[in-house]
Amino acid sequence: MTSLTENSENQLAKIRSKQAVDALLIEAQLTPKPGLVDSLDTGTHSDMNLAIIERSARSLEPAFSQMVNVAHDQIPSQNLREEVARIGREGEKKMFRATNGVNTHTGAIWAIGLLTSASVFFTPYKKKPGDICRLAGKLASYPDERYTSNGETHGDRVKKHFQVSGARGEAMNGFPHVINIGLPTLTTAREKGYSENEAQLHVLIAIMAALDDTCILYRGGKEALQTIQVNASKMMKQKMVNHDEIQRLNVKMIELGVSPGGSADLLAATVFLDIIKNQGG
Ligand SMILES: CC(C)(COP(=O)(O)OP(=O)(O)OC[C@H]1O[C@@H](n2cnc3c(N)ncnc32)[C@H](O[C@H]2O[C@H](COP(=O)(O)OP(=O)(O)OP(=O)(O)O)[C@@H](O)[C@H]2O)[C@@H]1O)[C@@H](O)C(=O)NCCC(=O)NCCS
Ligand SMILES: Nc1ncnc2[nH]cnc12
Repeated sequence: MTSLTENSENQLAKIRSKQAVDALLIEAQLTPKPGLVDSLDTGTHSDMNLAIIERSARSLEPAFSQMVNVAHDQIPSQNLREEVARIGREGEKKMFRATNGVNTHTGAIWAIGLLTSASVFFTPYKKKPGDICRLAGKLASYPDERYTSNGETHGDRVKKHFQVSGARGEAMNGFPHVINIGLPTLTTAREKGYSENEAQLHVLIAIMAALDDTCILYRGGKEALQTIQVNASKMMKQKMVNHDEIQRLNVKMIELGVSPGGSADLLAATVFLDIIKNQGG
């Protein structure tokens, strides 16, 4: 027989993992996005479409659910870091099975996975987005010696060459682009009366203007990253994100062969924390 506590833990795992998948689906379906897959086109990507990304997102629900179960009422520790890394790697395998080998969500499994676990850690106070990000950063800061892959990642190569901190640094520093850019941009856009779609587009463009996205650096180098950041910054200076300009940036990104995969993940992370804040669980 399952106890009352077990029942409420299972319930929390169900709620939180659904919220995580919902955040990934909201990011994927947001349209129009420059360089990324959306409901109008596949941006720079020739190997994926919206249906593949949606399948990938849904395949991750069990991994997020396990990340809640192992972390519930725990505090960040080396043991927990290794447990979460094991579940994350299993999640990556499931993602690759769901997409026939296309990398849709490696970065998102990392960011949303850490945030999922951190959102259920034990604390004597009710957690706010800033607390969740700080706790996730603490967990990310433990070394992942047991499950780390041997090969050099694209991120590793880019980080060495361009001296940027990448997905790992973003997490270890407590997700500064989510806390200082994503969430405040979402709040301001809502206060100005923009629709949810427009507000989320503002978040994506604001993150793109500031993030050293290793996906862009790997494919296009520093020049491409600067071009994207300058274009995105110009858009943010206007009253409203303009769809024609997004389409022009989409064309430019296709020409350059680059896509802001890291910014997409951090938009999903922003949406995830906003859902937790509004729906609880
Ligand atoms: C810590 C890891 C994320 C590994 O990170 P690392 O930087 O070493 O390696 P990459 O494999 O390059 O992955 C980084 C992914 O993170 C996203 N990203 C990029 N820049 C940033 C940034 N500044 N801040 C935050 N996040 C960032 C991005 O993910 C998205 O893009 C992916 C698609 O990339 P793309 O280049 O199009 O596709 P590829 O097939 O790889 O290359 P091409 O040949 O097509 O060019 C997609 O996945 C998006 O999500 C980067 O790709 C992590 O993997 C790790 O160590 N995990 C271990 C498991 C673990 O510990 N889990 C515990 C927590 S759950
Ligand atoms: N919408 C999207 N298009 C392409 N790559 C992505 N990685 C995460 N979300 C993505």
